[in-house]
Amino acid sequence: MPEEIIWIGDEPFQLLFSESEIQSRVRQMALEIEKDYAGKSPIFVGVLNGAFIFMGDLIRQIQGVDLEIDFYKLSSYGKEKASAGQVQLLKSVDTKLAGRDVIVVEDIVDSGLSVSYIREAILAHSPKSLRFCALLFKESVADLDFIIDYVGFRIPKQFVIGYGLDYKQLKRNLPAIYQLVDSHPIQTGK
Ligand SMILES: O=P(O)(O)OC[C@H]1O[C@H](OP(=O)(O)OP(=O)(O)O)[C@H](O)[C@@H]1O
Ligand SMILES: Nc1nc2[nH]cnc2c(=O)[nH]1
Repeated sequence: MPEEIIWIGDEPFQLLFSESEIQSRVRQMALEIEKDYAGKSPIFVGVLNGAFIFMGDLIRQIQGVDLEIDFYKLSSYGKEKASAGQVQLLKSVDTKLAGRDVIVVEDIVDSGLSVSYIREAILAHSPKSLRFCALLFKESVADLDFIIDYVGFRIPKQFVIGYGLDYKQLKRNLPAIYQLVDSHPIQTGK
């Protein structure tokens, strides 16, 4: 079957994960988390904006655990299609995380800067436990000294969009995930 290509402006993107592949992987991740947190009352902390669709789908697949949600909002400076090297905190959580089982939910871990920032911020609250869940993980790019406990898909370093991930703030509403076609140069926008 020919690969589905979509054009955004003059840039070609090819299908990486279809809607049904994503939904089935999200269900598996939810089952695993549900098993690990049986009898606990975790708080899921999403990282806005990108994680909102993944987190919405994930928590609706977890019906056997009493859970709460909250959000951080971060902004990366000067980033268009590559990680920027700096993050700014735009919104912190409202919930007290001390003594809580916390699961951070990310759409993607790329350089690892965002999750590293969030980890430090949350550890300062003295949670009972802290785990990380990411739908996409650019393992060969990320520079981390801790593990991502729940990973949906390990992907190469190509720029991806859809299912919460933006192209210049647009295209988050695509139900599938697309990657910039390999031969196309990645511009940093700097
Ligand atoms: O591992 P990193 O290199 O830090 O990249 C991952 C972060 O980049 C994206 O957020 P972005 O800052 O683009 O904001 P957004 O969620 O609003 O799209 C994504 O949602 C992650 O939070
Ligand atoms: N949309 C999008 N945002 C990112 N933030 C870090 N990596 C990516 C990526 O591949 N796509």
